[in-house]
Amino acid sequence: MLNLVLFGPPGAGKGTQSEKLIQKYQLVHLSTGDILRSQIAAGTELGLHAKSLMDQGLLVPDEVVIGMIEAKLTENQDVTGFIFDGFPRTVKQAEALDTLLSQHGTSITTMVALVVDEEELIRRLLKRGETSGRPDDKNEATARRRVSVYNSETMPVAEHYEKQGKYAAISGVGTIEDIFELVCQKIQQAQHS
Ligand SMILES: Nc1ncnc2c1ncn2[C@@H]1O[C@H](COP(=O)(O)OP(=O)(O)OP(=O)(O)O)[C@@H](O)[C@H]1O
Ligand SMILES: Nc1ncnc2c1ncn2[C@@H]1O[C@H](COP(=O)(O)O)[C@@H](O)[C@H]1O
Repeated sequence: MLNLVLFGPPGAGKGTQSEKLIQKYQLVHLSTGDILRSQIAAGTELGLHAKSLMDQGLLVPDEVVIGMIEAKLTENQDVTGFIFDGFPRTVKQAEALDTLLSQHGTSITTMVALVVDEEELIRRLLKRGETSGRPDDKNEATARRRVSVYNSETMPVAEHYEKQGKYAAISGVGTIEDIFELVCQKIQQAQHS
């Protein structure tokens, strides 16, 4: 199996690169942000609870997103692999993911981080907000809070996988095609190590 964590701050291009990676490697895309937004659209209790946190640019509690990923892993047996996008976002989520994958007889192959400077992230998020309809893309203060939450709560996840020898970083600035090539190179290196 190929289990990829696509890592990086909000607006780094994880969703954009995921679309291309899914096609190339036939992976199941697990984006916790997308799953939460579908829960909001469906008007579920989980969605209602998550919405106010998401709109403020804050993280949803670990147990909520871990439960969602656990259900998706169980639903998707016998697949070629997963691409985790926007998860794990805390060390507790990373530890839970490692445990869940090991219960399914597999593990993370590699984490590829997209590195983008804050001003470029803010530009991208506000531009996306012109059409995305996402409340968390709508204003600069929320966009900056999301980047700040990433720096304080999510960055330590990189160290978690670095300790396992499963971390690679590339620049997320450039053309989508060039970045895709770099991500694929990192995946190939991990598969042959
Ligand atoms: N290499 C790139 N150069 C310029 N813009 C890009 C690039 N890659 C993606 N974008 C644009 O930046 C915005 C954010 O990209 P994307 O939605 O893929 O990021 P993300 O990391 O999934 O963000 P989030 O975690 O907030 O959902 C989108 O509008 C996308 O079209
Ligand atoms: N893994 C997550 N942990 C906590 N909160 C999460 C997680 N994934 C998504 N969220 C919430 O959803 C928004 C949007 O996420 P995107 O990945 O940027 O689509 C995020 O700000 C959290 O509130």
